[in-house]
Amino acid sequence: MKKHNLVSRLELTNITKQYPGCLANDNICMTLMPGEIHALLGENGAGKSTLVKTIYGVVAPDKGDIIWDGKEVSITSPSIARDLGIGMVFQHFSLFETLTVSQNIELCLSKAQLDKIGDLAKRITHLSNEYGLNVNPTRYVHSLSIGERQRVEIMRCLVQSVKLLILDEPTSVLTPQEVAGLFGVLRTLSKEGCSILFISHKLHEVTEICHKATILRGGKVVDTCIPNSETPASIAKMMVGDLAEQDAGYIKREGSKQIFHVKNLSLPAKQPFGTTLQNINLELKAGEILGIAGVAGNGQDELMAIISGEDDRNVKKSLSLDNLDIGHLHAGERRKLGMAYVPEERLGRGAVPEMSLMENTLLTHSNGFVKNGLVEWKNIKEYTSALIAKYKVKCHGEFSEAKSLSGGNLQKFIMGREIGQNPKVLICAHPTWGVDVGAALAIHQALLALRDQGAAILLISEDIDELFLLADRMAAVCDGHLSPLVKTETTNIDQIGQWMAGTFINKLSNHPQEAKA
Ligand SMILES: Nc1ncnc2c1ncn2[C@@H]1O[C@H](COP(=O)(O)OP(=O)(O)OP(=O)(O)O)[C@@H](O)[C@H]1O
Repeated sequence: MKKHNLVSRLELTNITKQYPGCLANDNICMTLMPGEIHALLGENGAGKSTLVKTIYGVVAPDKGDIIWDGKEVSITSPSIARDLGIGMVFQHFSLFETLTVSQNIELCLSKAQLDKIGDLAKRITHLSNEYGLNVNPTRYVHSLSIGERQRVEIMRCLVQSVKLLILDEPTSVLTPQEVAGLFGVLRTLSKEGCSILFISHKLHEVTEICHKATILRGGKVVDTCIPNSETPASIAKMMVGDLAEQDAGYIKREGSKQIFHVKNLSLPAKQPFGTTLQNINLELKAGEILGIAGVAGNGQDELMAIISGEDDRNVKKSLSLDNLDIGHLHAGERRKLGMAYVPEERLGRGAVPEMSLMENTLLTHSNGFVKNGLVEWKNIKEYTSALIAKYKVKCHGEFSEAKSLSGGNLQKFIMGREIGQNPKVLICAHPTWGVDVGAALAIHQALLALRDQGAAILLISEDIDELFLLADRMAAVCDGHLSPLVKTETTNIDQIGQWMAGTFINKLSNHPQEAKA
Protein backbone atom coordinates (compact mmCIF):
# COMPACT_ATOMS: atom_id res chain seq x y z
CA MET A 1 0.00 0.00 0.00
CA LYS A 2 1.37 3.40 -1.01
CA LYS A 3 1.20 6.17 1.60
CA HIS A 4 -0.78 8.82 -0.31
CA ASN A 5 -1.25 11.35 2.46
CA LEU A 6 -1.90 11.36 6.14
CA VAL A 7 -5.59 12.21 5.95
CA SER A 8 -7.70 9.14 6.55
CA ARG A 9 -10.21 8.13 3.91
CA LEU A 10 -12.79 7.09 6.49
CA GLU A 11 -12.94 7.47 10.22
CA LEU A 12 -15.75 6.08 12.31
CA THR A 13 -16.15 7.21 15.89
CA ASN A 14 -18.49 5.60 18.39
CA ILE A 15 -20.91 4.21 15.81
CA THR A 16 -23.78 2.70 17.76
CA LYS A 17 -26.89 0.93 16.49
CA GLN A 18 -29.51 -0.59 18.73
CA TYR A 19 -32.12 -2.97 17.28
CA PRO A 20 -34.99 -4.09 19.49
CA GLY A 21 -33.28 -6.32 22.04
CA CYS A 22 -29.89 -6.26 20.30
CA LEU A 23 -27.03 -3.78 20.37
CA ALA A 24 -25.68 -4.55 16.89
CA ASN A 25 -22.91 -1.90 16.91
CA ASP A 26 -21.52 -0.66 20.20
CA ASN A 27 -19.32 2.45 20.03
CA ILE A 28 -17.35 1.23 17.03
CA CYS A 29 -14.25 3.23 16.14
CA MET A 30 -12.27 2.43 13.01
CA THR A 31 -9.97 4.20 10.53
CA LEU A 32 -9.22 3.38 6.91
CA MET A 33 -6.39 5.04 5.03
CA PRO A 34 -6.35 5.65 1.27
CA GLY A 35 -5.25 2.48 -0.54
CA GLU A 36 -5.78 0.28 2.50
CA ILE A 37 -7.40 -3.13 2.07
CA HIS A 38 -9.12 -3.65 5.39
CA ALA A 39 -10.91 -6.79 6.52
CA LEU A 40 -13.93 -6.62 8.77
CA LEU A 41 -14.11 -9.89 10.66
CA GLY A 42 -16.28 -11.43 13.32
CA GLU A 43 -18.49 -14.36 14.11
CA ASN A 44 -22.09 -14.47 12.95
CA GLY A 45 -24.15 -11.66 14.38
CA ALA A 46 -21.02 -9.70 15.39
CA GLY A 47 -22.38 -6.60 13.63
CA LYS A 48 -20.37 -6.48 10.38
CA SER A 49 -23.29 -6.03 7.97
CA THR A 50 -24.87 -3.40 10.20
CA LEU A 51 -21.61 -1.42 10.16
CA VAL A 52 -21.07 -1.52 6.39
CA LYS A 53 -24.72 -0.67 5.80
CA THR A 54 -24.23 2.37 8.03
CA ILE A 55 -21.25 3.47 5.94
CA TYR A 56 -23.28 2.97 2.74
CA GLY A 57 -26.26 4.92 4.09
CA VAL A 58 -28.68 1.97 4.34
CA VAL A 59 -28.80 1.87 8.15
CA ALA A 60 -29.07 5.03 10.26
CA PRO A 61 -26.85 4.83 13.36
CA ASP A 62 -28.27 6.01 16.69
CA LYS A 63 -25.00 7.64 17.60
CA GLY A 64 -21.52 8.26 16.25
CA ASP A 65 -19.68 10.29 13.61
CA ILE A 66 -18.41 9.53 10.15
CA ILE A 67 -15.42 11.51 8.93
CA TRP A 68 -14.79 11.25 5.19
CA ASP A 69 -11.55 12.64 3.72
CA GLY A 70 -11.11 14.71 6.88
CA LYS A 71 -14.63 16.19 6.99
CA GLU A 72 -17.63 15.13 9.03
CA VAL A 73 -20.45 13.83 6.81
CA SER A 74 -23.96 12.55 7.25
CA ILE A 75 -24.64 9.57 4.99
CA THR A 76 -28.40 9.19 5.02
CA SER A 77 -28.83 7.29 1.75
CA PRO A 78 -26.83 5.13 -0.69
CA SER A 79 -26.97 7.92 -3.27
CA ILE A 80 -25.19 10.25 -0.84
CA ALA A 81 -22.63 7.49 -0.24
CA ARG A 82 -22.13 7.06 -3.99
CA ASP A 83 -21.72 10.83 -4.48
CA LEU A 84 -18.94 10.78 -1.89
CA GLY A 85 -17.21 7.94 -3.77
CA ILE A 86 -18.37 4.95 -1.74
CA GLY A 87 -19.31 1.86 -3.73
CA MET A 88 -20.69 -1.38 -2.38
CA VAL A 89 -20.89 -4.85 -3.90
CA PHE A 90 -23.49 -6.89 -2.01
CA GLN A 91 -23.46 -10.68 -1.73
CA HIS A 92 -26.57 -10.85 -3.88
CA PHE A 93 -26.11 -8.90 -7.04
CA SER A 94 -28.74 -6.44 -8.17
CA LEU A 95 -28.50 -6.61 -11.95
CA PHE A 96 -31.32 -6.83 -14.49
CA GLU A 97 -30.80 -9.96 -16.56
CA THR A 98 -32.61 -8.71 -19.65
CA LEU A 99 -30.49 -5.56 -19.93
CA THR A 100 -26.96 -5.19 -21.20
CA VAL A 101 -23.99 -4.41 -18.98
CA SER A 102 -24.00 -0.83 -20.17
CA GLN A 103 -27.75 -0.38 -19.58
CA ASN A 104 -27.42 -1.82 -16.07
CA ILE A 105 -24.62 0.57 -15.21
CA GLU A 106 -26.48 3.52 -16.72
CA LEU A 107 -29.40 2.88 -14.37
CA CYS A 108 -27.40 3.78 -11.29
CA LEU A 109 -25.90 6.99 -12.68
CA SER A 110 -27.41 10.46 -12.34
CA LYS A 111 -27.89 12.71 -15.36
CA ALA A 112 -24.95 14.85 -14.21
CA GLN A 113 -22.72 11.78 -13.90
CA LEU A 114 -23.75 10.53 -17.34
CA ASP A 115 -23.05 13.95 -18.89
CA LYS A 116 -19.63 13.96 -17.28
CA ILE A 117 -18.80 10.46 -18.51
CA GLY A 118 -20.01 11.05 -22.08
CA ASP A 119 -19.86 7.76 -24.00
CA LEU A 120 -20.56 5.19 -21.26
CA ALA A 121 -19.74 2.09 -23.33
CA LYS A 122 -16.38 3.59 -24.25
CA ARG A 123 -15.67 4.41 -20.62
CA ILE A 124 -16.56 0.83 -19.55
CA THR A 125 -14.24 -0.61 -22.22
CA HIS A 126 -11.47 1.75 -21.15
CA LEU A 127 -11.80 0.84 -17.45
CA SER A 128 -12.12 -2.82 -18.34
CA ASN A 129 -8.77 -2.72 -20.14
CA GLU A 130 -7.14 -0.63 -17.43
CA TYR A 131 -8.11 -3.00 -14.60
CA GLY A 132 -8.14 -6.27 -16.54
CA LEU A 133 -11.83 -6.73 -15.70
CA ASN A 134 -12.82 -8.18 -19.07
CA VAL A 135 -16.29 -6.62 -19.04
CA ASN A 136 -18.00 -6.16 -22.40
CA PRO A 137 -20.59 -3.34 -22.26
CA THR A 138 -22.81 -4.86 -24.96
CA ARG A 139 -23.28 -8.31 -23.37
CA TYR A 140 -26.64 -9.15 -21.82
CA VAL A 141 -26.37 -9.89 -18.11
CA HIS A 142 -28.23 -13.21 -18.42
CA SER A 143 -25.38 -14.52 -20.57
CA LEU A 144 -22.74 -13.75 -17.91
CA SER A 145 -21.24 -16.09 -15.34
CA ILE A 146 -21.40 -15.16 -11.66
CA GLY A 147 -17.77 -14.04 -11.73
CA GLU A 148 -18.51 -11.80 -14.71
CA ARG A 149 -21.57 -10.37 -12.96
CA GLN A 150 -19.49 -9.54 -9.94
CA ARG A 151 -17.06 -7.70 -12.22
CA VAL A 152 -20.01 -5.71 -13.62
CA GLU A 153 -20.92 -4.71 -10.07
CA ILE A 154 -17.33 -3.62 -9.48
CA MET A 155 -17.39 -1.76 -12.80
CA ARG A 156 -20.56 -0.01 -11.65
CA CYS A 157 -18.54 1.37 -8.72
CA LEU A 158 -15.49 2.21 -10.86
CA VAL A 159 -17.38 4.37 -13.38
CA GLN A 160 -18.42 6.48 -10.42
CA SER A 161 -14.77 7.06 -9.46
CA VAL A 162 -14.93 5.06 -6.29
CA LYS A 163 -12.65 5.96 -3.38
CA LEU A 164 -13.89 3.27 -1.01
CA LEU A 165 -15.11 -0.09 -2.27
CA ILE A 166 -17.02 -2.27 0.19
CA LEU A 167 -17.27 -5.98 -0.62
CA ASP A 168 -19.49 -8.34 1.34
CA GLU A 169 -18.05 -11.87 1.15
CA PRO A 170 -16.88 -11.35 -2.42
CA THR A 171 -15.21 -14.69 -3.02
CA SER A 172 -17.89 -17.13 -1.89
CA VAL A 173 -19.32 -17.38 -5.42
CA LEU A 174 -16.12 -17.51 -7.45
CA THR A 175 -13.96 -20.26 -8.93
CA PRO A 176 -10.36 -20.34 -7.61
CA GLN A 177 -9.22 -18.79 -10.89
CA GLU A 178 -11.77 -15.97 -10.52
CA VAL A 179 -10.67 -15.31 -6.93
CA ALA A 180 -7.11 -14.80 -8.18
CA GLY A 181 -8.44 -12.38 -10.84
CA LEU A 182 -10.47 -10.44 -8.28
CA PHE A 183 -7.48 -10.10 -5.97
CA GLY A 184 -5.46 -8.72 -8.89
CA VAL A 185 -8.11 -6.03 -9.46
CA LEU A 186 -8.26 -5.16 -5.76
CA ARG A 187 -4.48 -4.82 -5.57
CA THR A 188 -4.48 -2.46 -8.58
CA LEU A 189 -7.25 -0.36 -7.04
CA SER A 190 -5.36 -0.23 -3.77
CA LYS A 191 -2.16 0.94 -5.48
CA GLU A 192 -4.16 3.78 -7.00
CA GLY A 193 -5.37 4.88 -3.57
CA CYS A 194 -8.82 3.30 -3.48
CA SER A 195 -9.57 1.93 -0.02
CA ILE A 196 -11.26 -1.45 0.23
CA LEU A 197 -13.37 -2.77 3.09
CA PHE A 198 -13.80 -6.50 2.85
CA ILE A 199 -16.14 -8.75 4.89
CA SER A 200 -15.00 -12.34 4.81
CA HIS A 201 -15.12 -15.59 6.72
CA LYS A 202 -12.28 -17.03 4.61
CA LEU A 203 -9.33 -16.24 6.79
CA HIS A 204 -6.60 -17.51 4.47
CA GLU A 205 -7.78 -14.94 1.93
CA VAL A 206 -7.68 -12.23 4.55
CA THR A 207 -4.05 -13.05 5.41
CA GLU A 208 -3.24 -13.05 1.70
CA ILE A 209 -4.68 -9.74 0.61
CA CYS A 210 -5.60 -7.44 3.51
CA HIS A 211 -3.30 -4.83 5.04
CA LYS A 212 -5.26 -4.54 8.24
CA ALA A 213 -8.19 -6.20 9.98
CA THR A 214 -10.73 -5.11 12.56
CA ILE A 215 -12.38 -7.84 14.58
CA LEU A 216 -15.88 -7.40 15.99
CA ARG A 217 -17.52 -9.45 18.70
CA GLY A 218 -20.95 -8.75 20.15
CA GLY A 219 -21.08 -5.41 18.27
CA LYS A 220 -17.77 -4.16 19.73
CA VAL A 221 -14.27 -3.86 18.29
CA VAL A 222 -12.32 -6.49 20.21
CA ASP A 223 -9.05 -6.46 18.26
CA THR A 224 -7.19 -5.19 15.24
CA CYS A 225 -4.28 -6.87 13.49
CA ILE A 226 -1.95 -6.90 10.50
CA PRO A 227 -3.22 -10.07 8.80
CA ASN A 228 -0.03 -11.07 7.01
CA SER A 229 1.77 -11.28 10.35
CA GLU A 230 -0.96 -13.65 11.61
CA THR A 231 -2.19 -17.10 10.63
CA PRO A 232 -5.81 -18.03 9.90
CA ALA A 233 -5.83 -19.89 13.24
CA SER A 234 -4.57 -16.91 15.25
CA ILE A 235 -7.17 -14.63 13.63
CA ALA A 236 -9.89 -17.20 14.32
CA LYS A 237 -8.87 -17.13 17.95
CA MET A 238 -9.29 -13.34 18.07
CA MET A 239 -12.77 -13.77 16.58
CA VAL A 240 -14.21 -16.57 18.66
CA GLY A 241 -11.79 -17.13 21.52
CA ASP A 242 -10.07 -20.49 21.89
CA LEU A 243 -11.25 -23.06 19.39
CA ALA A 244 -11.35 -26.44 21.04
CA GLU A 245 -10.52 -28.15 17.78
CA GLN A 246 -9.59 -27.22 14.27
CA ASP A 247 -10.94 -28.44 10.98
CA ALA A 248 -8.30 -30.67 9.48
CA GLY A 249 -7.94 -33.76 7.34
CA TYR A 250 -11.10 -35.69 8.16
CA ILE A 251 -11.17 -39.39 7.37
CA LYS A 252 -12.59 -40.20 3.94
CA ARG A 253 -15.13 -43.02 3.63
CA GLU A 254 -16.12 -45.37 0.83
CA GLY A 255 -19.81 -45.54 1.67
CA SER A 256 -21.78 -48.78 1.62
CA LYS A 257 -24.89 -49.59 -0.45
CA GLN A 258 -26.17 -47.28 -3.13
CA ILE A 259 -29.21 -45.60 -1.72
CA PHE A 260 -30.12 -42.68 -3.96
CA HIS A 261 -29.95 -42.57 -7.75
CA VAL A 262 -30.30 -39.87 -10.35
CA LYS A 263 -30.56 -41.60 -13.71
CA ASN A 264 -30.44 -40.04 -17.18
CA LEU A 265 -32.00 -36.85 -15.86
CA SER A 266 -32.50 -34.31 -18.62
CA LEU A 267 -34.83 -31.44 -17.90
CA PRO A 268 -35.46 -28.23 -19.79
CA ALA A 269 -35.03 -25.03 -17.81
CA LYS A 270 -38.28 -23.86 -16.19
CA GLN A 271 -37.23 -20.21 -15.92
CA PRO A 272 -36.25 -18.03 -18.91
CA PHE A 273 -32.64 -17.80 -17.73
CA GLY A 274 -32.48 -21.09 -15.90
CA THR A 275 -30.20 -23.99 -16.79
CA THR A 276 -31.26 -27.10 -18.68
CA LEU A 277 -30.08 -30.27 -16.95
CA GLN A 278 -28.26 -32.50 -19.42
CA ASN A 279 -28.34 -36.22 -18.79
CA ILE A 280 -27.29 -36.21 -15.14
CA ASN A 281 -26.30 -39.56 -13.66
CA LEU A 282 -25.20 -40.06 -10.09
CA GLU A 283 -25.37 -42.71 -7.42
CA LEU A 284 -25.15 -41.74 -3.80
CA LYS A 285 -24.05 -44.32 -1.27
CA ALA A 286 -25.13 -44.61 2.35
CA GLY A 287 -22.29 -43.35 4.54
CA GLU A 288 -20.64 -41.04 2.04
CA ILE A 289 -20.51 -37.35 1.27
CA LEU A 290 -20.62 -36.57 -2.42
CA GLY A 291 -19.52 -33.03 -3.21
CA ILE A 292 -20.63 -31.10 -6.27
CA ALA A 293 -18.61 -28.03 -7.08
CA GLY A 294 -19.70 -25.35 -9.49
CA VAL A 295 -20.13 -21.66 -10.00
CA ALA A 296 -23.69 -20.61 -9.11
CA GLY A 297 -26.14 -20.72 -11.99
CA ASN A 298 -24.82 -23.87 -13.66
CA GLY A 299 -27.73 -26.12 -12.79
CA GLN A 300 -27.29 -26.55 -9.04
CA ASP A 301 -30.60 -24.84 -8.22
CA GLU A 302 -32.44 -26.85 -10.87
CA LEU A 303 -30.92 -30.12 -9.63
CA MET A 304 -31.79 -29.31 -6.04
CA ALA A 305 -35.35 -28.29 -6.96
CA ILE A 306 -36.08 -31.48 -8.89
CA ILE A 307 -34.55 -33.73 -6.22
CA SER A 308 -36.46 -32.02 -3.41
CA GLY A 309 -39.75 -31.98 -5.29
CA GLU A 310 -39.96 -28.19 -5.25
CA ASP A 311 -39.92 -28.50 -9.04
CA ASP A 312 -43.00 -30.70 -9.32
CA ARG A 313 -42.48 -32.03 -12.84
CA ASN A 314 -42.81 -35.80 -12.98
CA VAL A 315 -39.40 -37.45 -13.46
CA LYS A 316 -40.52 -40.84 -12.18
CA LYS A 317 -37.85 -43.01 -13.74
CA SER A 318 -35.01 -40.61 -13.01
CA LEU A 319 -34.96 -40.46 -9.20
CA SER A 320 -35.00 -43.36 -6.80
CA LEU A 321 -34.51 -43.84 -3.09
CA ASP A 322 -33.89 -47.35 -1.77
CA ASN A 323 -34.87 -48.71 -5.21
CA LEU A 324 -38.23 -46.93 -5.04
CA ASP A 325 -39.07 -44.43 -7.78
CA ILE A 326 -39.68 -41.08 -6.11
CA GLY A 327 -39.60 -38.68 -9.05
CA HIS A 328 -43.40 -38.44 -9.11
CA LEU A 329 -43.86 -37.89 -5.36
CA HIS A 330 -44.43 -34.47 -3.88
CA ALA A 331 -41.92 -32.85 -1.55
CA GLY A 332 -43.69 -33.87 1.68
CA GLU A 333 -43.88 -37.53 0.64
CA ARG A 334 -40.16 -37.54 -0.17
CA ARG A 335 -39.42 -36.06 3.26
CA LYS A 336 -41.50 -38.80 4.90
CA LEU A 337 -39.31 -41.38 3.14
CA GLY A 338 -36.24 -39.87 4.80
CA MET A 339 -35.01 -37.03 2.62
CA ALA A 340 -33.99 -33.63 3.97
CA TYR A 341 -32.80 -30.46 2.27
CA VAL A 342 -30.95 -27.24 2.91
CA PRO A 343 -31.52 -24.92 -0.05
CA GLU A 344 -29.16 -22.11 -0.95
CA GLU A 345 -31.66 -19.35 -0.28
CA ARG A 346 -32.21 -19.18 3.44
CA LEU A 347 -34.99 -16.64 3.62
CA GLY A 348 -37.99 -17.63 1.56
CA ARG A 349 -36.96 -21.21 0.76
CA GLY A 350 -34.98 -22.47 3.75
CA ALA A 351 -37.22 -20.63 6.20
CA VAL A 352 -40.35 -18.49 6.10
CA PRO A 353 -39.15 -15.00 7.10
CA GLU A 354 -42.25 -13.93 9.07
CA MET A 355 -42.61 -17.21 10.96
CA SER A 356 -40.96 -17.94 14.29
CA LEU A 357 -38.15 -20.47 14.58
CA MET A 358 -40.63 -22.88 16.20
CA GLU A 359 -43.03 -22.62 13.30
CA ASN A 360 -40.17 -23.04 10.88
CA THR A 361 -39.16 -26.20 12.73
CA LEU A 362 -42.67 -27.60 12.41
CA LEU A 363 -42.75 -26.96 8.67
CA THR A 364 -40.11 -29.50 7.72
CA HIS A 365 -40.57 -32.09 10.47
CA SER A 366 -43.00 -34.27 8.59
CA ASN A 367 -42.67 -37.26 10.92
CA GLY A 368 -43.26 -35.69 14.28
CA PHE A 369 -44.91 -32.94 16.28
CA VAL A 370 -48.44 -33.59 15.03
CA LYS A 371 -50.53 -36.15 16.93
CA ASN A 372 -54.16 -36.93 16.21
CA GLY A 373 -54.34 -33.83 14.08
CA LEU A 374 -53.03 -31.59 16.86
CA VAL A 375 -49.75 -29.70 16.82
CA GLU A 376 -47.58 -30.53 19.85
CA TRP A 377 -46.29 -27.03 20.56
CA LYS A 378 -44.66 -27.95 23.84
CA ASN A 379 -42.48 -30.55 22.14
CA ILE A 380 -41.66 -28.24 19.26
CA LYS A 381 -40.62 -25.55 21.72
CA GLU A 382 -38.29 -27.92 23.58
CA TYR A 383 -36.84 -29.25 20.34
CA THR A 384 -36.26 -25.77 18.91
CA SER A 385 -34.71 -24.55 22.12
CA ALA A 386 -32.27 -27.52 22.14
CA LEU A 387 -31.43 -26.84 18.51
CA ILE A 388 -30.71 -23.16 19.27
CA ALA A 389 -28.40 -24.20 22.13
CA LYS A 390 -26.62 -26.96 20.21
CA TYR A 391 -25.81 -24.80 17.20
CA LYS A 392 -25.32 -21.62 19.26
CA VAL A 393 -27.91 -19.74 17.21
CA LYS A 394 -27.89 -16.13 18.38
CA CYS A 395 -31.51 -15.02 18.68
CA HIS A 396 -34.06 -14.05 21.28
CA GLY A 397 -35.41 -17.57 21.61
CA GLU A 398 -37.78 -19.97 19.88
CA PHE A 399 -40.30 -17.22 19.19
CA SER A 400 -37.85 -15.05 17.17
CA GLU A 401 -38.93 -14.45 13.60
CA ALA A 402 -36.56 -16.07 11.09
CA LYS A 403 -35.98 -12.72 9.38
CA SER A 404 -34.61 -11.13 12.57
CA LEU A 405 -31.59 -13.47 12.62
CA SER A 406 -28.28 -12.54 11.00
CA GLY A 407 -27.53 -14.55 7.84
CA GLY A 408 -25.04 -16.90 9.48
CA ASN A 409 -27.26 -17.57 12.48
CA LEU A 410 -30.23 -18.46 10.30
CA GLN A 411 -27.97 -20.80 8.33
CA LYS A 412 -26.94 -22.55 11.57
CA PHE A 413 -30.60 -22.94 12.51
CA ILE A 414 -31.61 -24.44 9.15
CA MET A 415 -28.65 -26.84 9.06
CA GLY A 416 -29.39 -27.97 12.62
CA ARG A 417 -33.08 -28.41 11.85
CA GLU A 418 -32.41 -30.67 8.85
CA ILE A 419 -29.53 -32.68 10.37
CA GLY A 420 -31.67 -33.20 13.50
CA GLN A 421 -34.19 -35.21 11.47
CA ASN A 422 -31.59 -37.96 10.99
CA PRO A 423 -32.37 -38.21 7.28
CA LYS A 424 -31.37 -41.12 5.07
CA VAL A 425 -30.39 -38.64 2.39
CA LEU A 426 -29.47 -35.02 3.03
CA ILE A 427 -29.10 -32.69 0.08
CA CYS A 428 -27.55 -29.42 1.11
CA ALA A 429 -26.37 -26.36 -0.71
CA HIS A 430 -23.67 -24.16 0.81
CA PRO A 431 -23.89 -25.62 4.33
CA THR A 432 -21.65 -22.98 5.90
CA TRP A 433 -22.33 -20.00 3.65
CA GLY A 434 -21.75 -16.88 5.72
CA VAL A 435 -21.13 -18.95 8.84
CA ASP A 436 -18.18 -18.05 11.07
CA VAL A 437 -15.25 -20.40 11.70
CA GLY A 438 -16.48 -21.71 15.04
CA ALA A 439 -19.96 -22.50 13.74
CA ALA A 440 -18.57 -23.93 10.48
CA LEU A 441 -16.55 -26.40 12.53
CA ALA A 442 -19.68 -27.46 14.43
CA ILE A 443 -21.63 -27.89 11.17
CA HIS A 444 -18.80 -29.89 9.57
CA GLN A 445 -18.67 -32.22 12.52
CA ALA A 446 -22.44 -32.67 12.55
CA LEU A 447 -22.37 -33.53 8.83
CA LEU A 448 -19.55 -36.05 9.32
CA ALA A 449 -21.36 -37.62 12.27
CA LEU A 450 -24.49 -37.95 10.14
CA ARG A 451 -22.43 -39.59 7.39
CA ASP A 452 -20.81 -41.96 9.87
CA GLN A 453 -24.27 -43.00 11.09
CA GLY A 454 -24.95 -44.12 7.53
CA ALA A 455 -26.68 -41.16 5.89
CA ALA A 456 -25.92 -40.26 2.29
CA ILE A 457 -25.08 -36.59 1.85
CA LEU A 458 -25.03 -34.61 -1.37
CA LEU A 459 -23.13 -31.40 -0.79
CA ILE A 460 -23.51 -28.68 -3.39
CA SER A 461 -21.11 -25.83 -2.81
CA GLU A 462 -19.09 -23.07 -4.37
CA ASP A 463 -16.60 -23.32 -1.52
CA ILE A 464 -14.06 -25.63 -3.06
CA ASP A 465 -11.89 -25.83 0.09
CA GLU A 466 -14.86 -27.04 2.07
CA LEU A 467 -15.67 -29.67 -0.55
CA PHE A 468 -12.13 -31.00 -0.41
CA LEU A 469 -12.34 -31.08 3.36
CA LEU A 470 -15.65 -32.94 3.61
CA ALA A 471 -16.42 -34.81 0.40
CA ASP A 472 -15.48 -38.45 -0.10
CA ARG A 473 -16.15 -38.20 -3.83
CA MET A 474 -16.43 -35.12 -5.99
CA ALA A 475 -17.69 -33.80 -9.30
CA ALA A 476 -18.45 -30.38 -10.77
CA VAL A 477 -21.38 -28.98 -12.71
CA CYS A 478 -21.11 -26.65 -15.63
CA ASP A 479 -23.93 -25.51 -17.90
CA GLY A 480 -26.23 -28.29 -16.69
CA HIS A 481 -23.68 -31.08 -17.27
CA LEU A 482 -22.17 -33.16 -14.50
CA SER A 483 -18.48 -33.95 -14.76
CA PRO A 484 -17.07 -37.40 -14.01
CA LEU A 485 -17.27 -38.38 -10.34
CA VAL A 486 -13.93 -39.08 -8.70
CA LYS A 487 -12.59 -39.94 -5.28
CA THR A 488 -11.48 -36.73 -3.57
CA GLU A 489 -7.99 -38.10 -2.89
CA THR A 490 -7.45 -38.66 -6.59
CA THR A 491 -8.19 -35.09 -7.73
CA ASN A 492 -7.00 -31.57 -6.97
CA ILE A 493 -8.25 -27.98 -6.89
CA ASP A 494 -6.87 -27.29 -10.33
CA GLN A 495 -8.77 -30.12 -11.98
CA ILE A 496 -12.03 -29.34 -10.21
CA GLY A 497 -11.55 -25.63 -11.08
CA GLN A 498 -11.22 -26.60 -14.74
CA TRP A 499 -14.30 -28.81 -14.58
CA MET A 500 -16.19 -25.90 -13.01
CA ALA A 501 -15.24 -23.96 -16.14
CA GLY A 502 -16.60 -26.81 -18.33
CA THR A 503 -13.45 -28.37 -19.78
CA PHE A 504 -15.01 -31.85 -19.50
CA ILE A 505 -18.10 -31.11 -21.60
CA ASN A 506 -16.77 -31.88 -25.10
CA LYS A 507 -15.07 -35.01 -23.88
CA LEU A 508 -18.32 -36.05 -22.26
CA SER A 509 -20.29 -35.85 -25.51
CA ASN A 510 -17.59 -37.90 -27.26
CA HIS A 511 -17.41 -40.43 -24.42
CA PRO A 512 -20.74 -40.38 -22.57
CA GLN A 513 -19.72 -43.30 -20.37
CA GLU A 514 -17.25 -41.01 -18.59
CA ALA A 515 -20.18 -39.34 -16.88
CA LYS A 516 -20.77 -42.43 -14.82
CA ALA A 517 -19.27 -42.87 -11.37
N1 LIG B 1 -33.54 -5.55 11.35
C1 LIG B 1 -33.12 -6.14 12.46
N2 LIG B 1 -33.93 -6.29 13.53
C2 LIG B 1 -33.49 -6.87 14.68
N3 LIG B 1 -32.23 -7.34 14.88
C3 LIG B 1 -31.39 -7.23 13.83
C4 LIG B 1 -31.76 -6.63 12.58
N4 LIG B 1 -30.70 -6.65 11.73
C5 LIG B 1 -29.68 -7.24 12.44
N5 LIG B 1 -30.11 -7.56 13.69
C6 LIG B 1 -29.29 -8.21 14.73
O1 LIG B 1 -28.09 -7.46 14.87
C7 LIG B 1 -26.99 -8.34 15.12
C8 LIG B 1 -25.88 -8.02 14.12
O2 LIG B 1 -26.32 -8.44 12.84
P1 LIG B 1 -25.39 -8.29 11.55
O3 LIG B 1 -26.23 -8.74 10.38
O4 LIG B 1 -24.80 -6.94 11.51
O5 LIG B 1 -24.26 -9.38 11.87
P2 LIG B 1 -23.08 -9.92 10.96
O6 LIG B 1 -21.82 -9.77 11.73
O7 LIG B 1 -23.12 -9.29 9.62
O8 LIG B 1 -23.46 -11.47 10.88
P3 LIG B 1 -23.30 -12.56 9.70
O9 LIG B 1 -21.85 -12.90 9.61
O10 LIG B 1 -24.12 -13.71 10.20
O11 LIG B 1 -23.87 -11.94 8.44
C9 LIG B 1 -27.53 -9.76 15.01
O12 LIG B 1 -27.71 -10.27 16.32
C10 LIG B 1 -28.86 -9.62 14.32
O13 LIG B 1 -29.79 -10.61 14.76
